[in-house]
Amino acid sequence: MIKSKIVEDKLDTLVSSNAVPIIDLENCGRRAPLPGEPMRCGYSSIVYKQSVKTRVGQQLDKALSEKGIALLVNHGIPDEKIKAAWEQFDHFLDLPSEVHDRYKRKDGTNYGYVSPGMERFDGKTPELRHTYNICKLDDNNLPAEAETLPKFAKTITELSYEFKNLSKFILWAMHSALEMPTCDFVDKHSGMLSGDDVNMTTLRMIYYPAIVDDEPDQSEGAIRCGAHVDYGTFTLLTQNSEGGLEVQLPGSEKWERVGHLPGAILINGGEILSIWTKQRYHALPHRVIVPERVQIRSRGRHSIAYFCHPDNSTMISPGDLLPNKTESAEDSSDEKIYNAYELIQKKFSDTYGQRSQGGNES
Ligand SMILES: O=C(O)CCC(=O)C(=O)O
Ligand SMILES: [Fe+2]
Repeated sequence: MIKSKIVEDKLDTLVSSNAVPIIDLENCGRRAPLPGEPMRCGYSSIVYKQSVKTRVGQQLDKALSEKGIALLVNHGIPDEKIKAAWEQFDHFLDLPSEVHDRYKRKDGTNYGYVSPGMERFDGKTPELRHTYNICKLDDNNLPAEAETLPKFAKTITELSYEFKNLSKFILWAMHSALEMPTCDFVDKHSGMLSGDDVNMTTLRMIYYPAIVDDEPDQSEGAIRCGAHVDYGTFTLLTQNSEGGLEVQLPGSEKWERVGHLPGAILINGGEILSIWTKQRYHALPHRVIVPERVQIRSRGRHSIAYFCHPDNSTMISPGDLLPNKTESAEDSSDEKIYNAYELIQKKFSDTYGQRSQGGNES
């Protein structure tokens, strides 16, 4: 009896059917620098084992070119730091709406609080989620409510550094897989979290409220997060439960449930990486739907996305990251080349429209 109930409750997902490649990062293969070891492209403080970097690079290359997605395990970000950040975001959301308004995202910038409905990936359907974007690790960008949120800034800053370091490792691993001769690719991301005026990298705290079926506007036609591809180089995503995340794998239009592997971080490629590699790496379409199952949709869901972007001034020329780039540069000579900032601003105007103009929702 009990057994059949469990089987019935089990969701069929990409994770449960082993369709998402799993990559073991071995805590990023960190090792102590050897005495007198030279500076490495500005990242002297962290040194990775070449063997781990090479293996991870090859696995990422296969995963992002064939599936557009992978699960990272042993990534080295402590679970407690992730949970502490969700807790702090809950405290923020519990504060009165006047406080939320003080920190609202304004057009022309990307940091701050985004309330349900401000962001619409399809341009019309409001999204049932609260998010908070962090683009720069200084106090002016983070809520400083000494009385009510004393630990928010410190907790989120610490976690952001963890994601930034993990991203540097991934950039190094990709760099080694794509056999790039110089460290330009990694250096082109050196402004991560120094502010969206130099680099659009963002750590986004996300909370999807529980869906209560008999409340108006809650489930009919609503979406937790509309279908889209991410804009940057890649995205790292952690979630606390299965809660409606779906993807379209390369070559398929079918939406498939991702599922949940506790403790793992998902990586998916973004549009800039896809242009840069002439679509060798896919920008993965994804969305978060209101789950069909009452048990799942009636609980809230937390996630955190770290959007890794190149510096705004980086020219993104198609195929530039491919090993045989001379050939690809020739056949793309008539394509207009944009810098990372121009590519992203176009996306933002599609997603936010005029709704957040001056910080006011319409
Ligand atoms: O919360 C999630 O699972 C996905 C969020 C997402 O795709 C985004 O904010 O771009
Ligand atoms: Fe996304």
